[in-house]
Amino acid sequence: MVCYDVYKKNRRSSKQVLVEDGLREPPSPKKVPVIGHLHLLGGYEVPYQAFTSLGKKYGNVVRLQLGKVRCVVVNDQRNIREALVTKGHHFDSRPNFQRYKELFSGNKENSLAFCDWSDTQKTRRDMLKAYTFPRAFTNKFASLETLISCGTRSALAQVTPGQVTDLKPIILRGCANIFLNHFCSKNFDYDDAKFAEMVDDFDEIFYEVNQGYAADFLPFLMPLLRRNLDRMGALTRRIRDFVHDKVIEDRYDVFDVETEPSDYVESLIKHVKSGESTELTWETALFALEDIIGGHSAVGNFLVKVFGFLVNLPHVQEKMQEEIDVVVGNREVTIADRSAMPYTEAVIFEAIRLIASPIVPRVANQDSSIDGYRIEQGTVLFLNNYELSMSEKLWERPEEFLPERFIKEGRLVKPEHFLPFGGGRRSCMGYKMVQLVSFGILGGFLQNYTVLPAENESYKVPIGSLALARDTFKFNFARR
Ligand code: HEM
Repeated sequence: MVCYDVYKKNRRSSKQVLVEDGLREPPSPKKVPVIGHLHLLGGYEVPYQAFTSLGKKYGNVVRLQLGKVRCVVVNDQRNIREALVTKGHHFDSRPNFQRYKELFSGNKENSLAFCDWSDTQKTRRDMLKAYTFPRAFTNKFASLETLISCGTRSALAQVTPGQVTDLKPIILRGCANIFLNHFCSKNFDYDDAKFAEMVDDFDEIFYEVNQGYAADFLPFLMPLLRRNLDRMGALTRRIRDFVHDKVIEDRYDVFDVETEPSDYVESLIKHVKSGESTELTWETALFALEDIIGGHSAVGNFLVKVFGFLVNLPHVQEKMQEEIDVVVGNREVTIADRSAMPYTEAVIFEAIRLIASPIVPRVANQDSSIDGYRIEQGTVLFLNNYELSMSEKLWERPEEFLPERFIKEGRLVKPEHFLPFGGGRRSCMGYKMVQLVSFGILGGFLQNYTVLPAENESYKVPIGSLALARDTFKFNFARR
């Protein structure tokens, strides 16, 4: 009987895999009309948990039809690496969701994160590297170190100890000034109304791009998002006005192409004015600039979530403070202290792990395969890094906040299966900024304050996305 069952199973799977080129078809659950498999993603705290369940049932590569969109879910570190790295050049496009198009003036190619791979994207990434990955002991690194210390100092000055503090606007404005100084040599007062409005606008857009909507897969639902999208359109236009009036001003006209650029704005201007490449127009360059300024929302939202974890973890705060006291003492924490403060660094990794923000979906730009399964050109790939961050097979007590898991023999260690920033040619351009800015701000806050709960506030940190709602956690800060 057992033998017959095995025989039946093998026959079924060999029938399923027979295709001309020897590649197997990925297994797929039964689908329903119109929505396909969309219903299978409901009922989970994070949609990526559904991918883990599907993986357990059907295997590491599962084909799904989500409304009109052909998709594949990829589970397991080896297969995810195959998609990101070994065959990264087969899977370097992004989905063609109508929403992305509308958020970027009718053309998703204007976006750094949602465009397909192209020479323009390569140019944009190459130009950015010097600013987002400044090397230690260079002038850019030294200047960023000063900016992060200044930004942290001004954020700290906004906190009144013993009073309930709405931290999000404080942190967001602090991060925005660090970014605007670093990339554009601009600084704004915390109370500058136009600056505050720009920060809020970016935050609202950040929240929006981090949402998943059924309309991405069922375009006939788009009218339901119309009001929302019109609002986003208005916000992006207002940001563009801010960038023109307050950030660029007359710099495009006055910049002399014979001189060395002093910041990212001038690098872009030089590139466009000198005609180094025809593919990057000034219009495209402005979108790239806005995208990168908008990176401050990612760091700011992330940091508020870190405080949301820490407020319930007094022992973690104590360990961070102990480390700060031993390594830094009474002087200011700076990003140069990172190498001597693995615990604080590990807190940042642990928060990133638990938040489990997904890898931005990829799209196959050609027929290809993963783990011997056929992937057709145009298929959207969901790379399940939630599983890589939360699997019991990969982590001990994965649900718990345990920064120590990232420390071996007193040094910070990043396990190979930890891929919160994706990988390959479309990997995150901002991860170093995340690590540096978060370290500086967290270090500065914990050096000066202990984070305490505000009355009647509950602190369940939402996972599966970096974004937090606008009105979010309030805290009490007690002076140390
Ligand atoms: C904790 C915060 C952040 C997390 C978890 C995160 C994570 C990610 C992930 C998973 C991707 C997709 C990678 C892939 O497809 O392989 C990505 C792309 C990207 N990230 Fe981040 N990111 C963060 C913050 C930032 C910041 C602060 C910036 C800007 C300074 C930034 C800029 C970008 C850009 C430009 C891309 C698109 C790259 C491309 O498609 O070529 N990110 N990020």
